[in-house]
Amino acid sequence: MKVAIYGQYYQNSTSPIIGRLLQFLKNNGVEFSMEVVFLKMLQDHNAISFSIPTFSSYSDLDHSYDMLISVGGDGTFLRAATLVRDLGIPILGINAGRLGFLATVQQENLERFLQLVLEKKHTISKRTLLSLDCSPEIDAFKQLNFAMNDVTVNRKDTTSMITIDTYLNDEYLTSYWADGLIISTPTGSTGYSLSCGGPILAPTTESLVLTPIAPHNLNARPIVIPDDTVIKLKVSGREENYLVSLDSRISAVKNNSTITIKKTSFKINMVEIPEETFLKTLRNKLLFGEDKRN
Ligand SMILES: NC(=O)c1ccc[n+]([C@@H]2O[C@H](COP(=O)([O-])OP(=O)(O)OC[C@H]3O[C@@H](n4cnc5c(N)ncnc54)[C@H](O)[C@@H]3O)[C@@H](O)[C@H]2O)c1
Ligand SMILES: Nc1ncnc2c1ncn2[C@@H]1O[C@H](COP(=O)(O)OP(=O)(O)OP(=O)(O)O)[C@@H](O)[C@H]1O
Repeated sequence: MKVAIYGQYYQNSTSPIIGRLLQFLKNNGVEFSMEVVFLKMLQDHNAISFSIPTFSSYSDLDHSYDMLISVGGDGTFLRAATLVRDLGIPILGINAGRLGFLATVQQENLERFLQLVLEKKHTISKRTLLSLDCSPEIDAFKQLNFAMNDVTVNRKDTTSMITIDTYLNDEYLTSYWADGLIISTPTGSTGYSLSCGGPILAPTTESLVLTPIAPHNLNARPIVIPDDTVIKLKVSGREENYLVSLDSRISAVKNNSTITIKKTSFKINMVEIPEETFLKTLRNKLLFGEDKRN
């Protein structure tokens, strides 16, 4: 077995997690390499004293890897997906962050869950992604134009709302007058979309959600659409630019550019541990349905 290890941050808690992870991998004869910037951070903090093979980007990864382990929170997991892209390498998240909705392995279960993975007692949850094409092109997203959670458009440098003309498969839906619009995958439905009143979708639902951000129309509601829908947006507003985001990445875009959003041809394979199912995570981390009276 061969795994790639990725993280974005170093904190005091990183050392013990990495120490336990590497010890487990070594004890079980698992080959591993580490993302080069993360390794440098660990070495600078004397958390690692031996040499480890490194990788730095998507082009250094290939099908010889059985898994990528992301050490951090949800933001780190989302970034890990940008390293794996269409390679199909399953991603397992060890939660060193706060919520860790996507990073399902809690530190107290680290060795036990890794053992389950080693024994192939895990399942793979295939996650739909969204791609974005813009005319004219957005430089910041040229190399990497997909999102695992959501694509959003948002107002920029103004308190004034933007108008978002929205077409589904070239048929006019509406013009949202709002702070913005979120186009969410089932994975992203528990992120920003949820905060704006969107529904929770089970991860493998073949749907997308359009959730307006603070629309000034009582009748603009989140809508669930089939995931093979091609979504076209044209944004206008008082300022020259508005913002477009893909998960954690963001860029300014000129008004009246046309944005096309659709499902990508590939999916991200998320490692799911039988004990940490989506429903369990909903209850444990988002306190779904919790009621003091019961
Ligand atoms: N008001 C909001 O809720 C809000 C605002 C902006 C972005 N976001 C979300 O944050 C994501 C980017 O993450 P970041 O780390 O760069 O931002 P961040 O650091 O602001 O973290 C956002 C929070 O959302 C949680 N989160 C992210 N993806 C999730 C998911 N699929 N299910 C449940 N919770 C999730 C994270 O754990 C974190 O607590 C975006 O894709 C968007 O979904 C949420
Ligand atoms: N490798 C790491 N080691 C220790 N702590 C980390 C590591 N990665 C992330 N963290 C902690 O988690 C915080 C958030 O990390 P990240 O951006 O990955 O997640 P997030 O999107 O904010 O979501 P979450 O709410 O799950 O933490 C960091 O600021 C840091 O405190």
